[in-house]
Amino acid sequence: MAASAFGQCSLLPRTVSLNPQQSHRQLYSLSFHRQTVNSSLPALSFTQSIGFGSAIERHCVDQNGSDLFKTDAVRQLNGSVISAKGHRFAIVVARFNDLITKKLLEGALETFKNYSVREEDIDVVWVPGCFEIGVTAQLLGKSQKYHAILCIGAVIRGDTSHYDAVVNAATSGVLSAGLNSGTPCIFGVLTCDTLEQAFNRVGGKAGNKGSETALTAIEMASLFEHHLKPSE
Ligand SMILES: Nc1c(NC[C@H](O)[C@H](O)[C@H](O)CO)[nH]c(=O)[nH]c1=O
Ligand SMILES: CC(=O)[C@@H](O)COP(=O)(O)O
Repeated sequence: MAASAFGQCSLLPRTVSLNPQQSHRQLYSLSFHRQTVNSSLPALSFTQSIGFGSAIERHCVDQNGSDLFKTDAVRQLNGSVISAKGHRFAIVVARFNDLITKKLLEGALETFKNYSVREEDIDVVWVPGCFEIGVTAQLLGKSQKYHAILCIGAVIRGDTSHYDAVVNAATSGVLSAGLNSGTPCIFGVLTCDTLEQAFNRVGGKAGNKGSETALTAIEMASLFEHHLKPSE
């Protein structure tokens, strides 16, 4: 539930008689109340669109992003993960901890292959460590040659605060690269307390995070290409 200065805010179904054109919609009235709400209810978030009339339509999603209802009027933009054929990707990989990063790279390449990305549409760029990923991804993103950049690395905690410095640099570097270049830059950097945690994430108990982030790259490439590309 969204909290407000007035207490809890909730959407309550309003009993209205719908005409046939409205039958696919539900109207909600907005009410504020202070009493404790049943915590077993799904939390709602909503966006509000005000049309030409005075009616306010609300599109509700639960905590997991699932639709509680859909209306024909709300445009939903999704990236497709059916096939990535024709999309070009760069993978920036840190050599530091390469026992781990090579396996992340393998996972990513396997996923790209499974989703029909052609080998000639993938460039792999090696950098010394995670600290160097951001600047490299930004340059690749700005080149406009790729639909998405996948950033792969592994930071494993040592004795000093060096870990935090490298993690922060990698995280903000990848974020800035995406924001500054307009090309989706995907965060495939493991941040682990132990080598065991890292091995579990490159094909062990916790799957292969390289494969997972490749799928994110495919989805974002499709979303940008089909829906969000700036008009020329
Ligand atoms: N400790 C880790 C590093 N450190 C190296 C830095 O990323 C960087 O290459 C160096 O400071 C020169 O600028 N890199 C990782 O990828 N993982 C680590 O655990
Ligand atoms: C990123 C790290 O924590 C590691 O490579 C550095 O180890 P240390 O903190 O022991 O110098």
